Amino acid sequence: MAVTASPSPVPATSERMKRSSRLLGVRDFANASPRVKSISSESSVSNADKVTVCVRFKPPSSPDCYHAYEFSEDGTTLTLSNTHPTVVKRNGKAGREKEYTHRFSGVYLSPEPTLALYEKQIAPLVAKAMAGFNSTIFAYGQTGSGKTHTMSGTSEDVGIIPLAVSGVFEAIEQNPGRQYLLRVSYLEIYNETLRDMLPSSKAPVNEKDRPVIHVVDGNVVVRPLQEEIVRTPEEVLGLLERGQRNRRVGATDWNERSSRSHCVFTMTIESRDGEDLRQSRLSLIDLAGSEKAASNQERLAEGKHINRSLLALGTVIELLSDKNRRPGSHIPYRNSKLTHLLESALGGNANIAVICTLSAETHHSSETLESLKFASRCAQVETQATQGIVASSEKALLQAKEEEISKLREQISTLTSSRQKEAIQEEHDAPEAQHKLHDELELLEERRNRLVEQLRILNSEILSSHSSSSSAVASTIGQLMRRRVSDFIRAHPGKVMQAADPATPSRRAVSSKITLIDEDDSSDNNISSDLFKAYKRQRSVDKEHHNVLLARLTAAESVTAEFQTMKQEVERLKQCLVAESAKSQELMEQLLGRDRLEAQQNRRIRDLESRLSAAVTEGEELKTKRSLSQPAMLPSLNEAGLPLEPSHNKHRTNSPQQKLSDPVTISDRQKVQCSTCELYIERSRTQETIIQGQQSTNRALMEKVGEWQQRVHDQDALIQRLLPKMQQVIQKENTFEEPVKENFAPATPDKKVKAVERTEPREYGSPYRTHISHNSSSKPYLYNDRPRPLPMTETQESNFSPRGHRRVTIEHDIHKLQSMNRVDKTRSLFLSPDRTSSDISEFR
Ligand SMILES: Nc1ncnc2c1ncn2[C@@H]1O[C@H](COP(=O)(O)OP(=O)(O)OP(=O)(O)O)[C@@H](O)[C@H]1O
Repeated sequence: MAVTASPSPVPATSERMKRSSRLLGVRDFANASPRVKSISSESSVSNADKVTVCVRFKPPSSPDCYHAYEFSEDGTTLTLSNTHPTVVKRNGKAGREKEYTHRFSGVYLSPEPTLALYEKQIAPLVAKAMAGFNSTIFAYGQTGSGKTHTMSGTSEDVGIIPLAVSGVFEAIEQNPGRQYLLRVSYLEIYNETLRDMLPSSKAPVNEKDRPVIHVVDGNVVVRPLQEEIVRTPEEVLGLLERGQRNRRVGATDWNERSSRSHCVFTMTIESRDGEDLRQSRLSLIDLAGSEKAASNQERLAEGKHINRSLLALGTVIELLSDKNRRPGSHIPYRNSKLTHLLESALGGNANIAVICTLSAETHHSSETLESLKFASRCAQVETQATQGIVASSEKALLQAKEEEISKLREQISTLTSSRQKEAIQEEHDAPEAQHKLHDELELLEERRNRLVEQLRILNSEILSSHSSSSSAVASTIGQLMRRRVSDFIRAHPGKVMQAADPATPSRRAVSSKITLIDEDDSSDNNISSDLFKAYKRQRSVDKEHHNVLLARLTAAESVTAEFQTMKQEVERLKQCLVAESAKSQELMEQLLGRDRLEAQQNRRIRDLESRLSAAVTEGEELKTKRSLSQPAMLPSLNEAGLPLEPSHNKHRTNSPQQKLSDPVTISDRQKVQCSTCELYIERSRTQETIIQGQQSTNRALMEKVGEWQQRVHDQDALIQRLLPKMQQVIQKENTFEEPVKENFAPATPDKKVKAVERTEPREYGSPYRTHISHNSSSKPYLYNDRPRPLPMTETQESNFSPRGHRRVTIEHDIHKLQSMNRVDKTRSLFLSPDRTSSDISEFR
């Protein structure tokens, strides 16, 4: 595996650091009492408007490399010279002067030390952090351009992080009136995964224990994350060193010890001066370097993650620097862990400084140009940091925390003192224990003697068959051993006392020790070291206990913080619930209103429908009447008596079920129904008008019919009056004008009487009408029994005889009257509303 844990790159503290630590090393936050007023830098601190951006060149391989750039006298502006490869490639700078000129807060060339950069660019941000404003400082640049060198530094060139730590402690020293609580955390983003760098255990971390980014009240927080309370710069640097040992570095094609992760070192600064409580964060970030494709597969995979996150950072910066951006428009902070982590800072609530590291070598010119562009965009970003004044509820929380801390401290001191007491008691009880031990040893010796005696007897029994010398040896050994133990007790009473552990007054342990001593004479000297070791073990147990208590203290703090957060969350949820219930109430009211409206509309529809059905019935009646009176004028109607229209019929024929299953909304259906009803009513009105018109026409016609009937009646009366005359004429004719007879067939007397007696009013379709019809096959009753005379002209007839002439005239008159009567009857028949089709067909 190419990734290795790096040896500590943290430099030895500079003279400046040493001074700080000497001054502040003994300071204890929790026990410090408030003294004088706030820190001096506080009054001069104000919010920065723009991000502070400076660039720093790594020492080039040759001074000639700088020829590609021109630097302004005041050390703030850098311009690409005519020899820069990009300028050469684009045939000079014409028209692009602005694009090639970059202005920053500072341009640093080697051999300027990091201290110069720190003092001018970074120290103000550290002062702001001390005054309660969040400050974020990060190093950006291509791989191998000197980010880690600038941030962490070396023993010769102290880096930004140690200088900032020094600056923090210096500020604390200068402001004895404030109480400070400093906490340190160290975090790494490696392949888009967060890792806590402070835990000393190297055991692999469970997925659920990995740090995760949360947003609480608009602030980005990482949990779980170890935060160590620090009191001295040495403690901070120790933690920095510990974290950097865990940092992933690996050899790449461009850097022997390339950082493969983004590292975020954060100091949380809480301070109090009476009721004035402040909280801020000072974040120092060493980004991994942007790089080209690496030859090694693992480096390549890391490089992809690094480049992707840097690209996300570039996008965020580009959007933030866009002057035309709408306020509140979306910024994709969550596209990478890095930008998500920096969301609060980049979002505006922090003073930001960017140190852009560059390589002047010609073969890095394009990467350097990209870095310069990124730096220029950063310089356009505006920030509006707010002072982290701790609210009263948080003050109470801090108070509670402090109380808890002091309780835990008390517990620790109680434990420590109890240990001390025990030790004193041990000393006090020593002679007594010694006596007890002595008695015990005596007893043990006796037992041993007995056992040895038994052994000797057994041996003698065995040796009786072997050798007697062995029993002598055994006896000698037993005596020798007894002597040594008692000698030892007499010679080292103190040591035996120490061996008796008061926590476990175990005679057995002591006796086993003594047994061991007894068995080996040479262990006399070792016993003191054994006892010392036991004592050391006890000490280390105590220390561990101490550490456990401290860990519990830290855990209690984080639990309290979490509890507070949860409480706030519950409050927020409660508010949400209230708002939601108000909303639902409003919606219910709206729904009720809609229901009422719908009921009204339904009533209206029912009303319209009843009106419509009335109109339809009326229309039906009218249709029947009209079909009788004027069939030709009738328009094509549907069964409701309304003019046929496809759309109209469609609505009419829809069943209620179909209407309900229609995808249109109820209100739409109601609208359609309303408009249909209105159409029906309109049409009914039109029909009423038409019918009224027809009725008036009918009335006029009826009047005419009456007139004609009167005329027919008059004519009938005239005919009746004329008929006897005509009879008389015919009789006279038959009687006196014999010569005429030959022209006529003789009439039978019955027929004549019949003809004469015909006085009853003539009915439609009576034989009389047959007589006047033009049907030549039927004979007129006058000639019923005689052959029909040849037709004569009027002149012929008048010339024939005067009587004949008279008869012809009378006949002519009658004929004329009859034809007139017929026409009138026809008219009255057609105009009569009571006519029937049989009448008409009979008439025809
Ligand atoms: N200003 C400087 N003065 C002296 N040496 C420097 C300077 N800047 C960089 N170096 C040297 O250049 C080499 C690469 O520097 P460093 O590791 O800091 O680069 P880096 O930008 O952090 O690279 P990576 O992104 O790969 O981690 C180191 O050996 C470092 O000592």
